[in-house]
Amino acid sequence: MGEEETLSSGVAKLGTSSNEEVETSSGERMRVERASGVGELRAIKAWEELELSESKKKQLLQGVYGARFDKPFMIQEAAVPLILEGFSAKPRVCLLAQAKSGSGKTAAFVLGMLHNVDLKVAAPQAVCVCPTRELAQQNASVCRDIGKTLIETEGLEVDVVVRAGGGDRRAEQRESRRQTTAHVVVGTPGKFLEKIRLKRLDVGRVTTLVLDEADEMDAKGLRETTREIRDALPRDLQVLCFSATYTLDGIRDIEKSVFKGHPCDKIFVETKDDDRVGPRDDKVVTMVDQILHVWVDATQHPQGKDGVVEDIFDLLQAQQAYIFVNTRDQARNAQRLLQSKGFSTVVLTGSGKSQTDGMTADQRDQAMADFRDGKIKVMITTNVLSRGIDVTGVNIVINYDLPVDFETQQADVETYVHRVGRTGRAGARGFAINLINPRTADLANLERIETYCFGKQNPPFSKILKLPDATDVEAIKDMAKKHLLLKQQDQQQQQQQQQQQQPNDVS
Ligand SMILES: Nc1ncnc2c1ncn2[C@@H]1O[C@H](COP(=O)(O)OP(=O)(O)OP(=O)(O)O)[C@@H](O)[C@H]1O
Repeated sequence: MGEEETLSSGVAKLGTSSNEEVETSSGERMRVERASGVGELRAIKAWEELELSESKKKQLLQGVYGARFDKPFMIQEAAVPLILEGFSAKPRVCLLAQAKSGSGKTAAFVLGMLHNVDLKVAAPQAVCVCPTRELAQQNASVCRDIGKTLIETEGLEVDVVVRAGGGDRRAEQRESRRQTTAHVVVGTPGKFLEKIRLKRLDVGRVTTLVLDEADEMDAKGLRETTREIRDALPRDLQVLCFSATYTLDGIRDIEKSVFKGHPCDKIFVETKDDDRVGPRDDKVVTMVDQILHVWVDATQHPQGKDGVVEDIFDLLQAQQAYIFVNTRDQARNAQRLLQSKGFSTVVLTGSGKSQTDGMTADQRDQAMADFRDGKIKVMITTNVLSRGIDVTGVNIVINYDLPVDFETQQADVETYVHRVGRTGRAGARGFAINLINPRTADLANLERIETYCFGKQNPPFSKILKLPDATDVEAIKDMAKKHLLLKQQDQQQQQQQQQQQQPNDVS
């Protein structure tokens, strides 16, 4: 597709075949596979180009502009038109979309859900299932932001179904028994299923199901619950699956068990550096390219990993940072140690079966609020916050432990992609530091991560840079500062461009 065609036609015509590869002006590429038998493929360059229904057009446009989304991001350009068109097709067309972390997938499916619901029908019609309570709350908040005018003027209702706060059993039962009638319902799988079983969530009118972090929702642990929810919903359903990572087996599985034979469109967005768009070997992985990845041999530091973290703590709290560990105990230990040195951190881990095993819902909410407000700059967490969470001030991620599959102890490459994707969001720059113990399987795991994320490199680790020495604190700080300084230059450049454009706009 030529640039001229995009500019002259206004609406970019991506192609009419069932499998198109598209390169955009930003250098990213997108492969779109259309469901067979459907029409021309369209991508929008401005929100006004969306074919929104007259009854919601004004309110939804106010919603996106109110959220300060001046133009659609790339995944939104392609995904939103496909969702709108697929919803009105017969049978409904599902969508499986893959785009890098922080690229705006949430607004794409939120716009779809808000457009799809009929506000005259007082029953749940769009259901969004997310792997964690924090992500469900965040997605509900995006629904309320973009749906602000619809809420205020048309009576749109958005509800969240997650475990009750307070941690007591009565509150939990009250939450389960509460009747949910909102048009859009966002929540976690366990709570959804419980409400469906208790008939406190009438799913008979549901027409849209979103699986955010769809590969995780269909993975061991959540798969059975996800399928039970899907099976409880009406057959003619538009299912929208979004994630930065999939395996090819996972995609096949979703097509069979979640789309259940419905036609489906697929979008794969990759980064500038990749030599192929779409699945690589058995995985579909896409990596944010504004993140600088480094590793340091922590055994060289007399106090090991703790010593490295302690030495660079001022760098971490210069803006905001995550420290990822692999277990709840490690999270608590790391916090204890850092607090004993006078550093302020917050911990967020999963909830256990009892109150002593893990954090209560209230504690988790408080921890998340403190971090979002910027009151506390450093969050120590497990994989519970590895996916989807969007906190704009974060620009450093530390993998205190590399993510591993607990059964095989091999690198969990998808989780690496999601963890580091908590930074470098919406085009910003990020810095990821991996603390390595070369006497363990860490080096082999790092190589696996590198190979999957960046393709085969020679020599290895050329994309995940080795820092000179764990005791050379200044080298770490310098590298981070230089890289993150570029972020400010990017912003200044953008501001200058906007200022240059303004006089023309006025004229
Ligand atoms: N069109 C837009 N213009 C400006 N900012 C946007 C736009 N769309 C989304 N954003 C912002 O980009 C950031 C990342 O978006 P979002 O959280 O949807 O990413 P994501 O692709 O879902 O990431 P993840 O894979 O981590 O879940 C958010 O802060 C969001 O507000």
